[in-house]
Amino acid sequence: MLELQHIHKYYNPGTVNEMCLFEDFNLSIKKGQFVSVVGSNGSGKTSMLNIVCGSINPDSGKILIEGQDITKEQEYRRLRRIGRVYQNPAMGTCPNMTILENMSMADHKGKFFGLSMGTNKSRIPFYQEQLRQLNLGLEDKLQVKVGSLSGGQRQAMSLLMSTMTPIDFLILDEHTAALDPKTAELIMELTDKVVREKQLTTIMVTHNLRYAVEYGDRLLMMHQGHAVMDLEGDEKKNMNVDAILEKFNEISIECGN
Ligand SMILES: Nc1ncnc2c1ncn2[C@@H]1O[C@H](COP(=O)(O)OP(=O)(O)OP(=O)(O)O)[C@@H](O)[C@H]1O
Repeated sequence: MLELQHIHKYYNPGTVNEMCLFEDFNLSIKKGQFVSVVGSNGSGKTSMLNIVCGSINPDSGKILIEGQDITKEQEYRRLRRIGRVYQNPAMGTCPNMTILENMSMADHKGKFFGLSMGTNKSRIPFYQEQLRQLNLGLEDKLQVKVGSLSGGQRQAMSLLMSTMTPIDFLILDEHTAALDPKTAELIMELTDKVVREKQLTTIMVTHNLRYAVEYGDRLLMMHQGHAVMDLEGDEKKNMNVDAILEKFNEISIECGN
């Protein structure tokens, strides 16, 4: 269980640009739950992910994993058990390194990197087997630099690399937004497969309402630092894109847009 309890977050406190984003924000996510998060621009989706990952600290409140308080835990420590895939495919991989080197780097996540660290040749068949699941032929291009791959290929690799070592959480921050519709579809199918197979607790932020409806077992809509819709079970299954769009329009009218 991941819990955000009584989170308060101000940006630029004490300045003319002071902005209160979260005021007593609470969220509990059950182990193994796949939560899709939608919401208006600036509603706090990425800030929420950053608070979970430790990229930003809340002003007050607690973050708990299985009851253990991790609020003060440094980001690099937290990321040992969190996999994160960003909107920009360039963020999750190293362009100047080969596919093999990238896979090897992901394989060593959380382990000590000494000067002697190189690719362990005995792991190559394992990397190839992992890459084969992507169906992109990358298993035959181990010596190719990742920078020369397409955005979709890199994003598929980012997903694979972020879930290669045992993790408790997968954080997806608009991870299909920069991809063409066909590639985005492929990455979503792959995401669903990985999440189900590894039973990962997952938070996926997306602006694609269809993905939010079709994937995951809980749907959260954020607006101005609040969850204005939170559906799971049959309520989520019976939800459709039009109904979500209607809720979106309601929110926009309230905002005067
Ligand atoms: N580092 C920061 N400093 C100041 N304000 C910030 C910072 N990060 C985010 N904000 C503000 O907090 C609010 C929420 O931003 P956030 O990026 O969390 O929203 P979002 O829901 O992810 O938006 P989008 O859908 O546009 O990506 C916005 O008004 C944003 O300007």
